Parts: sequence; C-alpha cells; structure tokens
Amino acid sequence: MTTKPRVLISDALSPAAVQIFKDRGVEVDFQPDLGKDKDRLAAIIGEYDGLAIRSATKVTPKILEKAARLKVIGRAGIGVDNVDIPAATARGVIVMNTPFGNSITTAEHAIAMMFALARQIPAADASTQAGKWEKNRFMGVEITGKTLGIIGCGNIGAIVAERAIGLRMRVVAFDPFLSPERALDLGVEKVELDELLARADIITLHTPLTEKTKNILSAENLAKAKAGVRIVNCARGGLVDEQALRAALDSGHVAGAAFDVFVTEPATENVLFGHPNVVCTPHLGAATSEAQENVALQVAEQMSDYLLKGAITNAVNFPSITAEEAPRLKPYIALAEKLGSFAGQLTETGIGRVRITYEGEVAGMKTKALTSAAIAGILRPMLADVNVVSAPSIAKERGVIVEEMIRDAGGDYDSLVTVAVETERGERGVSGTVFADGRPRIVDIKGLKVEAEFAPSMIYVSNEDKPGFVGRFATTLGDAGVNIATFALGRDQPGGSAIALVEVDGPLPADVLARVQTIPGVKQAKPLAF
Ligand SMILES: NC(=O)C1=CN([C@@H]2O[C@H](COP(=O)(O)OP(=O)(O)OC[C@H]3O[C@@H](n4cnc5c(N)ncnc54)[C@H](O)[C@@H]3O)[C@@H](O)[C@H]2O)C=CC1
Ligand SMILES: O=C(O)CCC(=O)C(=O)O
Repeated sequence: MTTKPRVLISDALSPAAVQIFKDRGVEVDFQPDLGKDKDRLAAIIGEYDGLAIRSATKVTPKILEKAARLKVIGRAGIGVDNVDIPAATARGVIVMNTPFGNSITTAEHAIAMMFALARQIPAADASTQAGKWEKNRFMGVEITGKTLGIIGCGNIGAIVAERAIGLRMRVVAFDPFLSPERALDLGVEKVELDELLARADIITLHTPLTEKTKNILSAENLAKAKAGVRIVNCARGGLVDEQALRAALDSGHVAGAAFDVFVTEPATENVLFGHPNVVCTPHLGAATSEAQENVALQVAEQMSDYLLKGAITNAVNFPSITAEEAPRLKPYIALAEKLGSFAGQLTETGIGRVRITYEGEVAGMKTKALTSAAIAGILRPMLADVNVVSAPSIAKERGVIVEEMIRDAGGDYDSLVTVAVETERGERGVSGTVFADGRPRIVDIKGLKVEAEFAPSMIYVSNEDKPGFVGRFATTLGDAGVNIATFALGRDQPGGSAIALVEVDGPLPADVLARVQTIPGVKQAKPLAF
C-alpha cells in the first residue's frame, strides 16, 4: 500500500486549498497559526512532504534542518523572501510560488491607498465618527491630470499603470527592465529615476526588495522629489528609508505617505506611525477573498502535481524537467543559470536580445530547460522571484528576443554554452562548460579566453593590458584586508584589452570597489555574486 503524501498548511490560507489537497489524494494538516510559533513548527515539520505558507511562516535553515521528508514548499503569493531559497535548494526542496494570483488585488490596494492619501479618508473618517464634522480641515487634491511615478513596472506596476491611465493620470515609470515597446503598449513614459522624482506628484513602488532597490527612496532621493509629493508603498518594507521619510513628512516636503509594508513586520511600532499625513495598513495588499482563493487553489494544485506526479510548475529554484532527465541536466542547468547571471549582473540597460548557443554534447540535451535557466539567471538581478518556468514568458512580455542556436562541437570543449546579451550599448557574450568533476566553469568572456569557477563573491575587471595593473589591484585589496582566493586573467593581445575574474573571501566593500575603479587603465570593475 502506498502512503499518501502529507502536507502542512502553517499560515492562514483560504480553506479552498484544504479541499483541493483532499480531492487530489494528499493528506493535509491545516494549522493556520503555526507559522508564528517557530519552535512548534520545527518540532513537527519532519512529518511532512509539503509545506504550504503565506508570509507569516519563516522557512529558515533551522526549520529546513528538521524537515527530513520535505520535498516542496508552496508560497500562496508572490514574494518568497520568507523562505531561505539557497538553503531549500541545497536540501533539494522545491520552492513554488503563485506569481500572478494576487497581482490585481495588490494593484487595487495601491490605488486605494493613493485615494486614501489624496482625500485623507482615514483621518476624515475618524474625525467624522468622533462627531467633529470638520469640513474645512480635510482639503484634498484631485487625481485627474496628476503625474504618477511608478518605480518597478512589472506585473503589479503595469496593472497600476493601466488603472491610473483610466483615472486620467499621466504615468512615468522607472524600471531598467521595461522595454520601450512594453512602455509604449502600456501608455507609460519610461524615464530615469531622477526624472521620475522631479516630475511625479505621487510615487508608487512595485519592485522586489533587492540590494539595488533597498532604500531606493533614500534621504537624498526624497530630497530630489517634487515638493508636496505623496508616496505609496505596497511592495516591500525597506524600499523607502523610513527615518528619512518621517523627516521629509515633518518638514512638509513630502505631503503624505501610504504604507502597507514596513522594514520590521509585524509593525507594532514604527517611526511613521502617528504622523497626521500617514496612512498605514498591516500588509493587506493581497488580502481579498478573490486573491486568497486564487493563490490557495493554485498552490494546492501545484504542490499536489509535484507530490503525486513529479510535475514542477512555478518553481523559483528548479526548471520543469522529469526525474530521469534531472541528473544529466543538473550541472548544465547550473552552468546556464550562472552564465546568465554573469551577463545579467553586468547589464545596466534594457535588454533587446539574448542569444544562447549550445555546441557539442550539450546541444543534444533538453536545451529549452537550459535556455530558461539562462534567462532566469539574466533576469534574477532585476525581477521579483523570477523562475526558470516563467523567465521565457517574462522576457517575451518585455520584448526581449530570445534565440537558441545549436552547433556541432568545434572548439576545445566537448560541450560549450555561450550566453550573449544585446543591449543598446552592444553585445556581450560569456561562455562556459562543465568539466569532468561536474563543476561549471567560465571559459570565455567577450571573446577573451579565461578559466574560472563561479564563486559567491567575485570581482570582474576589464582593463588595458598595461604593466602594473595586477600589482596595484592586489595591493588595493590587500591594504583593505580583502583576501584573494583565485585570480584568472585573459587578454586579446599584449598591450590590448584584458580582463580579470577574481574570487575574494566575502563581499567586496563599496569603498574598495571604488578604489579599484580608479586604478589606471581600468575600464570597468563590477562585484559579482553567484
Ligand atoms: N503588499 C502585498 O501584499 C504584496 C506585495 N507584493 C510585492 O510587490 C512587488 C512586485 O511584485 P510583481 O509586480 O509581481 O513583481 P515583478 O517581478 O513582476 O515586477 C518587479 C519589477 O521591478 C523591477 N525592478 C527590479 N529592480 C529594479 C530597480 N532597481 N529599479 C526599478 N525597477 C526595478 C523589475 O524590472 C520588475 O519589472 C514584489 O516585491 C512583491 O513581493 C506582491 C504581492 C502582494
Ligand atoms: O500573503 C500575503 O498576505 C502577502 C502577499 C505578499 O506580500 C506577496 O505575495 O508577495
């Protein structure tokens, strides 16, 4: 007799999920408050094959250590920042999300927050119900004709844009990954951040929280914003510097702020609380019955499909491939994703085209999965939780042309994968292979031969091939106490163009990078993380 897989639901998912699991033949244990009790979760997680969550459950390495049977974590929602993805991946646990199920609802919340700010509805409500009838206190502003600045024009940002245009607003958007064609389709004007800050009457944020977006509205950027600007954040706490925002509200430079998300959640106290022009909700962006039913049904279907049939959908850490194909493909998937990540981390402008070339043995493998992995790697530095399944359609939606080429083995390697990214600044290609030890290696960057493994902390430098660079570079790092682990060099010809790919122990501090950038002959220096 085969035993049924067991799933634990540890957050307040819609009960619709319970029914789906039961109907599909999965045993389900619904404990909606368990996620808040990490000790109890750790005590029982070992009994389950699947864990279905929203945002209250934090899936930490400690929880994963106890999860001996766990095969899949299903997030009924978009952000998977409450799951330690590398730790889950390292334990072979698939992490799935539902990337679109709550987008409309969250966009609607942002629009609702914008109106709440413009007409001071929460304060007017409290005053009216207190019997004050303060008609002259609550003078609002009209939305029509105002400029909305959208930071992050992905799924939710695009829906907000469509709604705002329907409200007769002008919409400008800052999103390095928004293609001009997509912007045109949406009817939004693609601008740089400084221009958005200078022009927007209302700013709404819809990016994930990443190293690049953290404090994207810093004190400095808030100061650049138009006097009287209003700010809406229904994406993630930490996109706006809360202390700086409070100061800008106190000075009157920012006229109002509506926040659904906070640096620390649950936010039982916060520097923004108590300001008369601040409206807050407790992370309610996705909280409608429609969205909750969508994401609960979808996550239960996806998890059941995986547990019962091995099918993988919307996984953020693995492509959709069968169990038989997995062992052979795995190192090449890692290679393609890392080559893509290399190209993505070096790309600073919109991508027009991605060309992936497979030469030799790898050309006979399931290259679609490899291409998806490469695109996910390219997009991941910019997009919220892009996965290998959704990456190609996201690229298509954004007007990125993806080309796949297959060739016989021609060079020094049995298998060679090349990822080339074309932007308005030109094309950049990076090639790699998998050696007999199963570890992926970079073997060529922009036509320059180099041989290096991918490492958690690296520096990529392109420079003029002049004497003295290596010495100055090593001294700069050494003086700053940064230890060099490996050092790979390549060049086209003596005295020509050169590159260095250097592995360091730990992340490179920004001031050290700045010093590297000033070494004579250095054209570009970038930190990379794999
Ligand atoms: N308040 C809530 O309850 C909810 C919040 N969210 C959050 O909303 C955010 C957006 O979700 P989606 O639109 O589905 O994600 P998405 O991945 O479709 O869009 C994110 C956009 O941000 C852009 N972006 C990334 N880095 C950027 C940067 N440095 N500057 C400007 N733009 C940048 C990307 O190019 C992308 O277009 C996520 O953080 C998600 O977790 C999502 C659902 C509910
Ligand atoms: O589940 C929730 O209420 C939070 C939704 C959210 O933040 C997300 O989907 O990223």
